[in-house]
Amino acid sequence: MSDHKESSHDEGELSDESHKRSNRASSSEEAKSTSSSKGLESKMRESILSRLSKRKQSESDDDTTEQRFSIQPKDAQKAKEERYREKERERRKEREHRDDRRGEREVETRQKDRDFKGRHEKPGRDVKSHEHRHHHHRKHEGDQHRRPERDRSSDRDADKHRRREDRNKDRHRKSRTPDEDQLKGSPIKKPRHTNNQEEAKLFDRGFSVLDPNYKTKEKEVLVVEDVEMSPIEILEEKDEKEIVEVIIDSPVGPKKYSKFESDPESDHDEQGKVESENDDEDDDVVEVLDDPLNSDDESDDDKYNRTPEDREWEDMTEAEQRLHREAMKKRHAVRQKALISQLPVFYPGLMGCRNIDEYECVNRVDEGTFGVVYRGKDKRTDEIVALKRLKMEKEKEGFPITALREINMLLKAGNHPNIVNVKEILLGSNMDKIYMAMEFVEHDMKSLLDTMSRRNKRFSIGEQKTLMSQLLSGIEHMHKLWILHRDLKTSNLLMSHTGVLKIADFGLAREYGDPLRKFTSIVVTLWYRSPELLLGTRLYSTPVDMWSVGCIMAEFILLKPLFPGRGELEQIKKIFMELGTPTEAIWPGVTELDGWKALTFEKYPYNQLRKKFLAGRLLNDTGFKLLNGLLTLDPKNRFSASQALDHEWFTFREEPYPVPPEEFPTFPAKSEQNKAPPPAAKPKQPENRMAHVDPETAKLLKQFEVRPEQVKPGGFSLKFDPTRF
Ligand SMILES: Nc1ncnc2c1ncn2[C@@H]1O[C@H](COP(=O)(O)OP(=O)(O)OP(=O)(O)O)[C@@H](O)[C@H]1O
Repeated sequence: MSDHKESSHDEGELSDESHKRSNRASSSEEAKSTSSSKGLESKMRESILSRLSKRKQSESDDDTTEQRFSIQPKDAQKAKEERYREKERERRKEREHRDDRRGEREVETRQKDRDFKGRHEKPGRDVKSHEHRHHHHRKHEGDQHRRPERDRSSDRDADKHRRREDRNKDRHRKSRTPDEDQLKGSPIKKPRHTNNQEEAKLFDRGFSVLDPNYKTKEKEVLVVEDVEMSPIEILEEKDEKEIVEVIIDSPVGPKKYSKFESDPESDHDEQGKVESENDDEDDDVVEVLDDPLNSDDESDDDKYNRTPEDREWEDMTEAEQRLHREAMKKRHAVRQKALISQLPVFYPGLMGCRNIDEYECVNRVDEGTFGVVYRGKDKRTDEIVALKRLKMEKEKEGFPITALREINMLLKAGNHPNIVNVKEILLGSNMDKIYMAMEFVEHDMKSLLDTMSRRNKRFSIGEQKTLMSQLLSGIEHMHKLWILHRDLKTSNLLMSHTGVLKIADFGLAREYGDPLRKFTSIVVTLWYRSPELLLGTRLYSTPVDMWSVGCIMAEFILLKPLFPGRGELEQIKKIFMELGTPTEAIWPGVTELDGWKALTFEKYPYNQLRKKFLAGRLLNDTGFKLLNGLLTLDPKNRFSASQALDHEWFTFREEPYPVPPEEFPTFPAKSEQNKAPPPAAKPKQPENRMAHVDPETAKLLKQFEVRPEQVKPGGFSLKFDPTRF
């Protein structure tokens, strides 16, 4: 810094002096010329000199700053360089003197360090452990400014000794030709050049984070081209990358993707842990370990690739500083390449997913439009899960959007007790299949309703209330998260052995917003599709789900679909037949819908549904009001999930009250077998057989103590109806 000030000052003075000199010269010339004869020659000289003098003056007035910091005349530059070299020589002498006294102690320290290194390095792990140590080393570089002065001075001492050794080696190297140096990767010698302004910029920065392992290279002189990137920036960049490298160096490889994997990598982790602990305990030991100057097989490249200590950095010319920066950049790039080449091929978004091999397939549950569902067992925990294989073959252009949506929506909404919970996403063995592991729920509502219907059983009103309140609370949660399910139907509702209903299959789910965006109207399975969708609206929202909920409520009661249309036209007709053909008064805006304009509908009387449910005593008046609120033609007037949940049908003002889920009857689950047993496969009930045997035969059989099933056709025939068994 003082150098810089001095030189600036000198240069300033120099320019002033030259200016004065030129002024003096011009005035003396002027005097001469007036006193002498007025010859042509002297006149010309006079005018030339006066013009030169004027120009010099104006240059000195306008460009003072530029002169002060611009490239200096050769002599000044040489003088400065000479001063620098002189200083260097003095410093060197001083160092040598001190180093001699410390040499012996340093040799001892180095020996100890080598012993330590030998103890801690495992054969075959050299590259990784070096990287690991290097990481810590860089970490310490970053932390160095916080370290106590005592530590830094001991670093400096060790460093001085290294430099002394290095100088000896330099002496041997003197006889080498420049070509040899280049072959060894040493920098090409270029004319020395300094730029004081840039130097000033650099000196203003703090260099407290620089590596103490730098060895000065008095012999090399380089050109500074870019002073904007300081060594600090380079170090910061390195630090960031190295942290990433350590993360990548985790137990994730081409074969195993499990975070639970126990493989040889864990051994590596242990090693890292030991080193890291050591680092915490003793920073110095690690730094010495990492110091290649202590190694016998030190190469020239290594020497050039040191980060200089802050003090040394200040002493360096800009050219040397630039050399260091470049060397560090190169070293960093080479190391990056080497590390990258060691990495397994992986797909970033899927990295960290476990492999499907972690599960054992128990049985296939079902196959839907978008995937096959299996019952699987986690090999580690024995936990039973549902594994849905997302169909990839249907998607020609990458990952299926439906699968992505399903994963996203379920991850977003799946933390509700009435929405199926996704546990994890798994990869197939060849990474070409994606599985979703979900909590296993024993029944799907559709199969359950079919079974009940076959057995002529019904859900009680209390059970219906419980089912509906569970369904509505899952939907309320979903809608609050701005998610539309768009495929609510009984086969997408699951029920556990403990009577908990769960909404599944988010394959068509979408996030909606305010204002609404146009979506396709071809959503929701036909029987559960709302009239506005059937009439072609593309601006729809949560009421489409609420219509499906109305259809599901009716199905819970009827045990069969309410509107089982065979096509879109039949579907809308069925709805209008039950609820009445809408008018602008009932449903404002209906006549604007494309479907309405394209078709002509018969005028059906308003709401026949009441008759069906009330007259059939399937629902009481309160219950019907809820159903009616859900199956309202005008989507704007349709109940929302929250409105429905607040409905008096669910309150404890009227009996029967909702049944606690755990009191629900249990059913054999189809999903726990390969297929649900057909009705004909029911166990035979011999005691019933007597009922179909005529009284005479029965008496006879009783006398002979023979049961009807023991009687074989032949001797005599028994009259009974085989279709009942
Ligand atoms: N978590 C689960 N636990 C148990 N069984 C499940 C689970 N998820 C789905 N299933 C079963 O798999 C069937 C198909 O699942 P899902 O509806 O998610 O697939 P899909 O291909 O989207 O079907 P869809 O054709 O209805 O759209 C369900 O009807 C149900 O029987």
